[in-house]
Amino acid sequence: RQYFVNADDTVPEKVVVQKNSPRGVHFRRAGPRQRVYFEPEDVKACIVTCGGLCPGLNTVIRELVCGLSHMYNVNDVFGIQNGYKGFYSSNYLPMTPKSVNDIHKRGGTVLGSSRGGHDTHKIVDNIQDRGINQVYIIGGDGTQKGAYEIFKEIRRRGLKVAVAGIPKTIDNDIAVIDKSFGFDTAVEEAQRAIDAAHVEASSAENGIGLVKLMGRYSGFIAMYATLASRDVDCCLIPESPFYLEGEGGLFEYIERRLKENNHMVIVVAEGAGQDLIAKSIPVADQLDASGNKLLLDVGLWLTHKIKDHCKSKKMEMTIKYIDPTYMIRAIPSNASDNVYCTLLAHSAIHGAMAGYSFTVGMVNGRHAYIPFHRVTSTRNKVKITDRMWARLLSSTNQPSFLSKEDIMEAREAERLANRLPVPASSSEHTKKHSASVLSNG
Ligand SMILES: Nc1ncnc2c1ncn2[C@@H]1O[C@H](COP(=O)(O)OP(=O)(O)O)[C@@H](O)[C@H]1O
Ligand SMILES: O=P(O)(O)OC[C@H]1O[C@](O)(COP(=O)(O)O)[C@@H](O)[C@@H]1O
Ligand SMILES: [Mg+2]
Repeated sequence: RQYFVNADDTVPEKVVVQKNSPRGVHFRRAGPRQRVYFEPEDVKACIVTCGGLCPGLNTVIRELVCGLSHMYNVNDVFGIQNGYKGFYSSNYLPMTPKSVNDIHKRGGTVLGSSRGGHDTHKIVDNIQDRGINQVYIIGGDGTQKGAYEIFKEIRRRGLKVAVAGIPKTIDNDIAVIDKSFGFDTAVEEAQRAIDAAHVEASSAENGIGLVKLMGRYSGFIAMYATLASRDVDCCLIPESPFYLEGEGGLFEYIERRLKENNHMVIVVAEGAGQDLIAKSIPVADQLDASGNKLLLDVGLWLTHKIKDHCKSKKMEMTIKYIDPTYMIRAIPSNASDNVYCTLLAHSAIHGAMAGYSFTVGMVNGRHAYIPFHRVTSTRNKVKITDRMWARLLSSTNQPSFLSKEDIMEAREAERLANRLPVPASSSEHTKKHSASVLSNG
């Protein structure tokens, strides 16, 4: 009995609030309920994985199958093959604790995954025809949008089906949740690429090691991998636009760093500098099957730009470019991600058994059931006005590439987005803080 959570428990979205500010948004706390909606013998569950790979997918699948069976005695569980399109184009695979017993040791997803192929009506027709009443959907921002569409159609048809989204995003770009499973593993694995870049760079005269890490719109992996490594001299992310030429630009910094230290390591997130590349190589936008913009290779582009610049300055140098993207994505999750995946799967099961539809996630350290629209309406991004980015700047000593106006503008946008009161802008502390950020430029 002590394991049950009170059905009225809530988890606040924001834990740091002002004394007189409103209570803010709260989510239902995740966990086992004393009263559940479904009878175990009536449950027919299915699991699908969509989008790009991420360490931990197999662990979530395993723990959903085992958790349903061991905690609720639910044994009718099916795997949907190759993402959303598998709902209407492939056989459903029966899954048992025995058949998933050791899958958490493997990378990827045993169910297969894909982009595109989301046809809400066909998917819900199949759910209805096959009598499925619990749908577990593991995937990123696009997948959660798809889950929301499925939920709305299920509600419109009045079906008694619970839809549970489990957010997967190696980029850590899903809003509201603390972090996604697989993120820790990705940061850890990125260290190997950074170490290799460092070895290559430091073993050459004027050596530069350049590593491209994942992050279409959010530079979290690049930021955390840089902070963890301490061998990185410059980290470039999509949220912080940079420039190459002139005072305070990347080339000037590279020249200085090579003069001081003979070598340097640069980490670049895949979505960084896209506007700069588009200016120098104008190409039409291309989309993947899910409608995501296909990015131009910033690592390759930067390699050529740096080489050309050094040549024009008659500087001898060597640059080695490493792109470990698929090597990072394909590994199994580490120990802490494995535990996180297990807890997420269990929270999802408890919520679905209670009859809720939601995206499950850790919010300020507690598991919660989050309405779909809250996670799909915005994207989690690195706030360059936060202390974490300031820490990074002071650890690498790279230029901030920002003017004072840029910083003020970003702060104001953030204040408005969070509906915070106008700060005492003339306070000494504020002045000193922005000065310390700027001093890196
Ligand atoms: N706005 C949307 N509405 C419905 N389905 C979507 C939407 N965006 C993406 N999807 C579907 O979600 C799946 C995964 O999306 P994708 O963007 O490739 O990966 P991720 O979920 O990892 O972000 C795809 O099958 C895609 O068709
Ligand atoms: O080459 P693919 O399979 O389309 O995947 C590339 C993309 O997948 C990711 O690793 C993850 O993206 P999603 O979470 O949207 O699936 C991105 O960082 C990267 O841009
Ligand atoms: Mg995505």
